[in-house]
Amino acid sequence: MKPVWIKNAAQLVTVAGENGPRVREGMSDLGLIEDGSVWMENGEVVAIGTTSELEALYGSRAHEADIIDATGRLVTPGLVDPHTHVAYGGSREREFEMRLEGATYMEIMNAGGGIHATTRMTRDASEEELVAQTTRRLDSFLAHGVTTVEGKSGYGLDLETELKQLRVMKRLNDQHPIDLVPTFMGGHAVPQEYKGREDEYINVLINEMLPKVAEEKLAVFNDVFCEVGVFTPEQSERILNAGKELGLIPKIHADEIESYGGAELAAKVGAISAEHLLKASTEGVRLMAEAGVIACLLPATALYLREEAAKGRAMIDAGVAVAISTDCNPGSSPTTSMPLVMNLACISMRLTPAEALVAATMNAACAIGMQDKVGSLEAGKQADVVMWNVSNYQELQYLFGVNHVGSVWKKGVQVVG
Ligand SMILES: N=CN[C@@H](CCC(=O)O)C(=O)O
Ligand SMILES: [Zn+2]
Repeated sequence: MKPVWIKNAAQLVTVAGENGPRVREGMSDLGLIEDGSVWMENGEVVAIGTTSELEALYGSRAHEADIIDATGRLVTPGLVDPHTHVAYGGSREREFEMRLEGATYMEIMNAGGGIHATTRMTRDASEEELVAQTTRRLDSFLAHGVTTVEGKSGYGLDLETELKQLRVMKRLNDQHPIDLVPTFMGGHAVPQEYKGREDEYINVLINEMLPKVAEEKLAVFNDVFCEVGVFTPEQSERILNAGKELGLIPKIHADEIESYGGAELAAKVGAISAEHLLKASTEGVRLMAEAGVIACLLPATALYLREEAAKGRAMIDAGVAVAISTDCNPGSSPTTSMPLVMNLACISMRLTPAEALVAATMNAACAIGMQDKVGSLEAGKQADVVMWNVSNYQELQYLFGVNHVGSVWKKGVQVVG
């Protein structure tokens, strides 16, 4: 594989430095280099600096490399999406219309739609069909500058289909350029066949699903939808602790629709991240900051459900490390656009353009335990790089709703542009 030398970038955002969750002012530290240059080789970043610094180091090997002239362009790490439900069957556009006509998200779900509708379509889909549908979504992620994606099961809600979703993600992690990091989410909903027998379902999840998932090493994380009418904080805690005993790291969909003690529970069980948090209490946010739980905020979901976004600004000011994500799923956020999510993080949660970029790179990588490989451009990390058709990071957030991706490299191989 030929080395790649990107040179003359108007701005090179490295996000280099502290290789852990960034908080407060750390969320504004972009490690910015003007007239920047990156040398990548064997899938890794080998050197970063100004173009003249890299000329001095690598000028004599220039003839070996693919040289990319980034004059007038912004170059950043590949974006990381730390929360998706990407491996699902079918679609739910009729529910979109129903919500515009006045139905709420939970009303639709309680009537057998929502997660239950996608569960039926995912159960019905063959593994090959799921691979094909998920591949299209991953291709779209890549086209939007996203090179690492977390993906949850949770549209099976029975052992066979949960395993099918996780195996599809495992296959795609091997086949597709994107790194796909798997999460088990048998705790996404109580399946309809267990209505009124919630604790029986939880027993199946704990005694049959989790052990099998752990035995086959099909997931890194264990997530649960802690919400009024779905799983109580007590049930969620049982599910998360059972996963922990098997080595699965807790994550939690918390305080999305109602304030329900989800942020507090995230701190109590030592979750790596808590998701949504639209209605998180001030005390819950304080406890998350204290326990080092990353807030994974999903402003596209809030917009799509026409809800007020999470209080991202206040969370950063309270010392919480904030990450952002598409929440790509067929109901509340059918998008693969992390650039749009960065725009919305600024517009609806008052993150600064720099904070939104750190939330979509380093902090997102930390939310899925991938910070040793991705999330910043530093020697020894994966050569996951995006060259944008804008000249600075503020412009990237300012020109909103547009895909500014020019080229993308994954592990040093050009995959877009
Ligand atoms: N809120 C729960 N789960 C997903 C939505 C799932 C669906 O509607 O299919 C979310 O994170 O938004
Ligand atoms: Zn989700």
